[in-house]
Amino acid sequence: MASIRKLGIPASRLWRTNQQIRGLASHASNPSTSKGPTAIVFMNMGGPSTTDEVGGFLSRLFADPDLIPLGRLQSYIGPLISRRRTPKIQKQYAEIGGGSPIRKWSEHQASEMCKILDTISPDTAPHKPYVAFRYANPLTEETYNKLLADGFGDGKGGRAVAFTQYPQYSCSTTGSSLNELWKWRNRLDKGDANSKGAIAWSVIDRWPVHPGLVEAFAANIEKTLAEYPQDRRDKVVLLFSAHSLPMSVVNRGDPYPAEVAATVYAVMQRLKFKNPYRLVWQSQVGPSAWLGAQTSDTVANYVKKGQKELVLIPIAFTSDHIETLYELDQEIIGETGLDTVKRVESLNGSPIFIQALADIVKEHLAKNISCSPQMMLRCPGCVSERCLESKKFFGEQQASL
Ligand SMILES: C=CC1=C(C)c2cc3[nH]c(cc4nc(cc5[nH]c(cc1n2)c(C)c5CCC(=O)O)C(CCC(=O)O)=C4C)c(C)c3C=C
Ligand code: FES
Ligand SMILES: [Fe+2]
Repeated sequence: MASIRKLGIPASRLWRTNQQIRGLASHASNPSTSKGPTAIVFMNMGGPSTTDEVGGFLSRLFADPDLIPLGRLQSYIGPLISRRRTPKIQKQYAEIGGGSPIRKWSEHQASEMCKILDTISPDTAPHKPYVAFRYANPLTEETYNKLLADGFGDGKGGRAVAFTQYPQYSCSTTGSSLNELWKWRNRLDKGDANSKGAIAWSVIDRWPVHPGLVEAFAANIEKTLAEYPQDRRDKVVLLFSAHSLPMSVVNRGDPYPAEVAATVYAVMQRLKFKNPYRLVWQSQVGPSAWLGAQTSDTVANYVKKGQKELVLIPIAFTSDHIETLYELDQEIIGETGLDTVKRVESLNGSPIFIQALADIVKEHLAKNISCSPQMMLRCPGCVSERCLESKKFFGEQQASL
């Protein structure tokens, strides 16, 4: 080690070189120039894969102060509400085939994306896919342990990208996932004896108007519009539907509503504004005020007014989940009884989308930044120490990249 120090070569750099020799021999890129391996960690809320996992999923969700702040009573009220909601939500998951497909889709998207990245970004190859969920398996703690077991961090350094799978940033979604990642980094990844050699993290914190994302949405919308007779096609109303936010979160200054609107506008630009459209909000929970208009009311009102050709587009989530398969398909669309009310397929395995994911990561790695400047600005109404500390942490990662 002393001779290494004399040479002025950081241990993390040497580890990378070892990894390159061991891991890249079969890779098409030139191993001697690669900065890899690079871990790409998909961050999302997750969902229960089976109905047995619903209880645990809800209990973690209602215990999350970044999503549902219940103050000092969180550890008491959270479990009560989640236990009460479990049978109802279990029934909904049973109706959509027994569980959420989010794990299957996330693992598929991440591994396919890494294959593309190995080709288009040889400098940072090999790219290793990981999934870290906030409320369901694989949880962030489990994934962090897997990263350590795979040779990242824990004194050995290495680079990982936390890639949020929410295209639009909300402190209740991406913010919560990052606070959780920062928590496990502090608990699990202490570096070497000199506190060096922990994973160097960077964050892809939002991508609401990435051209690849816009193209993937637009292509799916065009596919659904093609199902209508040609002379009716331009009369179809497009309803972009996103998960709503409590007004308390909106008024705190959360960036999500503006970023969802930006996605919608970019998609409409790509579609040349051929159809009338609205952005509407779904899935509100509990008695407080939430951002509207609500998707369910909107569909019912338009149908009542004679507008029976409607296409619903889930715009703030990239794979199927209970809110597309149950709430949109079975409740909202099902209740109209009309085959002229349709839903656009979720991005799921769309090759255009997976290519977009790879392009987003490639662009991020080439910029060599720790996160977007926007991520460092806290909400005007934020009083959370977690936000303060985790943003500081991710901002300071720049030095170790
Ligand atoms: C971008 C998407 C989402 C935002 C923003 C969001 C904010 C948000 N959600 C709750 C409360 C609940 N959400 C629940 C489920 C759920 N939420 C999203 C997405 C967003 N939530 C999804 C995709 C899902 C379903 C997961 C699946 O696998 O299908 C639930 C649990 C279900 C229920 O009990 O009804 C709750 C509760 C709040 C309070 C909030 C903003 C602060
Ligand atoms: S709540 Fe938005 S930064 Fe803390
Ligand atoms: Fe939610």
